[in-house]
Amino acid sequence: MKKLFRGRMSKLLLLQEGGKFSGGFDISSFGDLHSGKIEQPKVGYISIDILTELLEGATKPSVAAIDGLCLGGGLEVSMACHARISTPTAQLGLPELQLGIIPGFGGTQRLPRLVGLTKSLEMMLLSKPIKGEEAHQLGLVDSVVSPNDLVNTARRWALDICELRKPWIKSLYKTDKLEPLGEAREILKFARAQARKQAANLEHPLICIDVIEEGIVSGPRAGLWKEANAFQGLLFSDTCKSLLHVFFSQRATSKVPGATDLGLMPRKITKVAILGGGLMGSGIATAMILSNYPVLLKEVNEKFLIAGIDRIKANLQSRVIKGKMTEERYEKAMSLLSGALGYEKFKEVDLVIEAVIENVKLKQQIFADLEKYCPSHCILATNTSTIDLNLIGEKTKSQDRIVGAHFFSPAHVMPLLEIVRTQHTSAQVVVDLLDVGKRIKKTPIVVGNCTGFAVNRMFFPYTQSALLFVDYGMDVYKIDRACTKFGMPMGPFRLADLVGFGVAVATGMQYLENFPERVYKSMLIPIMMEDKRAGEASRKGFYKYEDRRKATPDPEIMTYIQKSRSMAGVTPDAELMKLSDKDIVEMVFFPVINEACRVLDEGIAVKASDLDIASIFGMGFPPYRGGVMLWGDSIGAKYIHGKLQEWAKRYGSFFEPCSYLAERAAKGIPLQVKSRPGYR
Ligand SMILES: C[C@@H](O)CC(=O)SCCNC(=O)CCNC(=O)[C@H](O)C(C)(C)COP(=O)(O)OP(=O)(O)OC[C@H]1O[C@@H](n2cnc3c(N)ncnc32)[C@H](O)[C@@H]1OP(=O)(O)O
Repeated sequence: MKKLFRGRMSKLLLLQEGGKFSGGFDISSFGDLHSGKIEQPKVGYISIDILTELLEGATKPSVAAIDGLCLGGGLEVSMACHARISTPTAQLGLPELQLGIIPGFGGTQRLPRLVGLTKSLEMMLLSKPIKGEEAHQLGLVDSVVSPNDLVNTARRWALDICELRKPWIKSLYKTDKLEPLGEAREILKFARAQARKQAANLEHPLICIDVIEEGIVSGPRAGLWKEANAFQGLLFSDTCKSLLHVFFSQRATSKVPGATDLGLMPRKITKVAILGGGLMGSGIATAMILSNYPVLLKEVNEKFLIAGIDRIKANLQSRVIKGKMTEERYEKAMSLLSGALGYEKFKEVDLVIEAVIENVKLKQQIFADLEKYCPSHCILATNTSTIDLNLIGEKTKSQDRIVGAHFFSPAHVMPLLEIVRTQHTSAQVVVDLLDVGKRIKKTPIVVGNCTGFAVNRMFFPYTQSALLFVDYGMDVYKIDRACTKFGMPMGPFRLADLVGFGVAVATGMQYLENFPERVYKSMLIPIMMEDKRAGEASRKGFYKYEDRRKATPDPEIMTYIQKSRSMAGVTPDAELMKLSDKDIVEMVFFPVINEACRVLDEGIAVKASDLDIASIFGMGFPPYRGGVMLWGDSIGAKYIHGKLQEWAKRYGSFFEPCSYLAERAAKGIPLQVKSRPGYR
């Protein structure tokens, strides 16, 4: 920076290295701030704040040459330069709100002055980057050139500023892009209303809007000061700590002891076969062809095959209608799909994913056939959600290449992929499937082989505890409302309607068989099924569905609830009627945390943070709470253990705390563990 003031220097260029200008400030340092390892700097004393001020106020012009990613601090420093030159495909954005903070280093003040208030609010509140082309149209960058011309153009631009052929612009003081005050206030009012609607539990979007408004109403320097203070406060918020935990935990799921630490390279998967074109199989096939994998879809007859292909077409067409895909890209994706009624073409495939009905004998026969018709290196994966993989592979000698690839419905949309390894699955197969998971843009977690694996097993108590409390007198809709207010996409009863009562009963049977001591045997769903109430698909479940998917509470369910209560032989507990939403959330989620502890203790999951990611990406647990285990730690093992013990005494062994939780409660140590020895 000293050179900025030396006579010899005429201009300053900011350049990128290796195609990534900047992913922003090093957020791993935030953890050091949270832990106190680094002392919190005073507001305005952060060197980068000073840098942006020095850059913009320098007596020499600075020009940013941008290619690749230009995010967060990278864009903030670029906006403090006197001009920006970009390539057409560069990505420019301020994604800080995804981390529970707001843009710093003047980002909240300069972006509105370069692109206008409306566009800057969209970019910051949605953490949505724009490409170089659009940035040029908006005025965020001054010119767009090819990568080969980038540095020379930036160099010439700086020279032109020096020689007064180009304007010397300090974006902090620009006003031409800002809307008139009255209009700006309306825009900000609308942005606040949207932020409250879309993220009712989050404060930082509203704080971001306040900071932007301060700069518009009181001037950019006042805005800078408000931004610096707000940033520091948010940096130490629980939301920021949770979202940072999620950011790094999501990336850590692909680090699997005993698999990715052996120096194995993923093998190339050139052709994938999917068995079964139903809801899951067609979704998986869609995900694969969207990531340019050629897919062979096998069904048992022409009718089912055509139905499966039509489902894939519908999945892709819906993306075209939403503008997420061009017709041309649709045609290319469909060209990757071929059908089969037999195994003749299976000798060319490298990965098979079986997605047929949950029938053990059928799956066993399929895997015996696959062993016969597929090449010996071919990965034999099953999308089963509950059946033991060792049972599925019982009729084969290929246990080393049998693995679970458990997708979540809809498979081409839901981000999580559970990779289930048995004690026989080879590390190479795990490495291969992790690579496929990354290529199809899934977040993979590697888990051990048990009923329900990790996600379904952790969340089985979500519905179980809710059903128990309804038998003891609680209101179905009050429980659902408390869970959605907590941040879940839907409560346990709306979820049961969506999944369908048939699946709920089948899953319940699996758990009863494997974990009899902790299944609450509610009769409510079976009673409702007798009356053809089977959930959303039958237009009646815990809710009624008169117009399309709108769920409306249905008073008729009281009849079934009373019958269920009398069959359970329980009388309503007056205490439960007085419960607050917080109490309800605890009674529904503490059993989930208890089961997550068991999943961890049995080595089904390698680390607690994997279960946090599984809960968020598999069940929609609110990311700003960090996931079930981090949230549990924010409450404390001792409190959770005490409540579970209290409920176990009143309502039965379903709530009995596990030994892992009891140990942590007794010793006062957190639920999070760094890693555990291998898999079961
Ligand atoms: C005052 C504030 O305004 C200043 C700031 O800038 S706050 C930070 C703002 N920046 C962001 O929020 C960007 C966060 N990163 C991302 O969104 C993505 O990583 C990416 C789009 C930059 C790149 O995505 P991708 O190509 O998919 O690569 P990964 O996400 O897997 O990341 C690769 C490794 O880099 C690590 N990493 C990424 N960004 C940061 C960062 N800002 N600080 C520290 N480390 C970062 C990431 O953890 C990966 O590490 P690994 O060890 O390889 O897993």
